[in-house]
Amino acid sequence: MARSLSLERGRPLLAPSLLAADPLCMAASIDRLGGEADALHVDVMDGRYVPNISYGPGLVRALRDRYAEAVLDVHLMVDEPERGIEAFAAAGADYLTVHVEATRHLHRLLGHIRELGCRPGVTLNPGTPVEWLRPVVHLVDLVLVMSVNPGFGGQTFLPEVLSKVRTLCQWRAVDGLSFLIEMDGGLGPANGADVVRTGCDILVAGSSVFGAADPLLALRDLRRTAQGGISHGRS
Ligand SMILES: O=C(CO)[C@H](O)[C@H](O)COP(=O)(O)O
Ligand SMILES: [Fe+2]
Repeated sequence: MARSLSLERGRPLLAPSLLAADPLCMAASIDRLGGEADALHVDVMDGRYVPNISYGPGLVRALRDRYAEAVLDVHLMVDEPERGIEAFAAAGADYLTVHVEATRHLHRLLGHIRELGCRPGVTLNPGTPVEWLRPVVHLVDLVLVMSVNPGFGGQTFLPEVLSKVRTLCQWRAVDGLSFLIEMDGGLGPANGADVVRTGCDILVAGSSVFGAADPLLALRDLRRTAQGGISHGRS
């Protein structure tokens, strides 16, 4: 069974979303980050759970072959994710995150992801109550809070989801858990500090990194802003 790579809490972590990279120059886009990304975020869309279609296990395999040391953070926006997890695990995914709305057997599915050697993650749409996650937080290594409706990059951040992060931080403290809290959608230097201050560990950023003239400078800029969220009183 494959051993998955992991991320450590303690400083803001950045996961650029490849959705915003030029699909014809994916490796060149990643290389421009100079190895400074903490993880590569791979958005898998099936045209059913979300209206868009993006990648499959083939991209994950190609990334793993080329970037052996990279943490591959795979966000499955697919219906019935239980049908695809084995292929993504075999391809070399580290974190495999499924939508709570997309499966009828979430508890079993998260256990299966771990059995496959990956780190289970769970996520929820902006319109889904965070309480849906309460029965499974002890099973996951990562909770992804969507700050846009899934399916497309380049959307506007929805600040109302920050209250979910506060709730997750409370559950983590009360239960003595250590899952990472990740946020995805519409993130950049304008909101990075707020998101970290609220309690997020990982920021996913697509357009604000790969849409910039210099993605490495944009990544560094986001890191600087995100670190500002810690020095302003995050516990
Ligand atoms: O899951 C996603 C969309 O469903 C993407 O990860 C997200 O939208 C990142 O892109 P951007 O930073 O451009 O909003
Ligand atoms: Fe994503």
